[in-house]
Amino acid sequence: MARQDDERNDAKQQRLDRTTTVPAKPAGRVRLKLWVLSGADAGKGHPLPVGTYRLGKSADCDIVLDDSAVSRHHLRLDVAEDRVVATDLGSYNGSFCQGLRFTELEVQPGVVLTLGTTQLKLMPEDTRERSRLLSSRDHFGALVGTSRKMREVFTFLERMAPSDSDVLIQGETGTGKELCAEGLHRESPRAKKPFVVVDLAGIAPSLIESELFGHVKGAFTGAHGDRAGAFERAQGGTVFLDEVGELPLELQPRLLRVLERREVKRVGGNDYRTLDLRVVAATHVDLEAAVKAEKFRRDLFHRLAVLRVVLPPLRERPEDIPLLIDTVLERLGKPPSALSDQTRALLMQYPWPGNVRELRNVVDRVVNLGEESLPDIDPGVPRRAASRSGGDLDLARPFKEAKEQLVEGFERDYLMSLLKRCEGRFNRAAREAGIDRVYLRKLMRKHGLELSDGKPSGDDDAG
Ligand SMILES: Nc1ncnc2c1ncn2[C@@H]1O[C@H](COP(=O)(O)OP(=O)(O)OP(=O)(O)O)[C@@H](O)[C@H]1O
Repeated sequence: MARQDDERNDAKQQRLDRTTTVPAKPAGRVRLKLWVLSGADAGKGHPLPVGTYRLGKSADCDIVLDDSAVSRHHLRLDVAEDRVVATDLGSYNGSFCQGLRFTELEVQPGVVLTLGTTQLKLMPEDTRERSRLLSSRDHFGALVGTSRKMREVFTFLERMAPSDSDVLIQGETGTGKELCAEGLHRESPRAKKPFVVVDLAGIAPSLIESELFGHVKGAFTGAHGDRAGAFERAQGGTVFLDEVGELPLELQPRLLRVLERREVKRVGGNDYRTLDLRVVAATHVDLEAAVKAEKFRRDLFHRLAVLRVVLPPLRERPEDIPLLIDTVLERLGKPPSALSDQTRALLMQYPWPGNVRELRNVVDRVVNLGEESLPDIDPGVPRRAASRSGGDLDLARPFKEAKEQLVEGFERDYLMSLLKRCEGRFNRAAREAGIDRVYLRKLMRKHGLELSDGKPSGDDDAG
């Protein structure tokens, strides 16, 4: 973030400095560790015996953070027997706790600090102590999970839900980003106000501006009347911007303005309208890489990434699969016995490249079509994908259902064969199939399919 952003934040900082007294519980004699949750050093843990620690980019810091948005000497941690105090060392981009910028703060275990794009969490070193800080819930909104990774996510979400901070949710396709956003809304004081979803990957780029910001009559051909955009429609509530990485570069400053000033101007209009809302954005692409590739503005990324939740892929938490299966069965109105133990055991072994969405689709298919439709346990391509469009068809089902089943099978078979033929190259696949990229992406997401490089939107083959 540039120095001018920092200066712009000064007024806000002064306001927050007066108000940011995060209530502290004494840390007691628990031995603490500082965990790096995101950024280049993600996964590193630094033990913190009593003492003073300097954090920053400079090699002479006690804890060196490899993050260009972190200052050379960014933060000091004073660890005493019964308390930990964090002091910002006059950093460019500031130090944040739960979305609020601070200069000095008593930090309680479990709290997440954000320096630049790096998130840090202070945790007791003893896992028994640590588990006390984990949420005991096995769900947050409609998201379910019992794994440590998901309970850590739930802990974070529980803390963030009541606040007004904007949130960025990252995770592969099908990991539950939309459910997470909805949960944040439902558990916030904004719950009774609108929750407006904008899927930026599902809207033609030419329509995104009007969809988000609205337009006035005559702003462009076809603008027959005034129309409020998503931000205005969400007044008082929450806007969920799905696939925010798809926002065209030229519209990104307008989103930044909405986030920073809470005001919006309709396309073709003159007046700014004041907004009262929370913005939750999600992406399945690596936005930091998009920033480096100059496809996403750095200032917007930093603004969005102040509070980040990363939803882990299902292959990293197979212990969640039994509960997820039961949840899907319940939503289908089926008892847990609808799936045999043998099938459940097979489902535990599959790598789930399409994550929970794919699991849901597979459970749905197996319940309706039998075990023939189980995926191949061999990592990669489902086993009988190519056989479902004809032979397995259940003609005893009502006509509409049987037809949907046939079409779904055809779509999946077609996509698998298309992507194989095009070696997973998205643009070429859209061209060869003669369908729009937006529609192709929608179809792929519906069937829980990812390209081999994980980038269904990549400009892979301009030639
Ligand atoms: N933890 C979970 N518990 C229960 N259901 C889940 C969970 N995660 C995902 N799902 C289910 O998986 C499906 C996909 O979820 P969702 O649309 O929230 O994923 P997503 O990460 O937003 O995907 P995409 O990036 O493709 O938009 C939904 O049907 C949702 O109900």
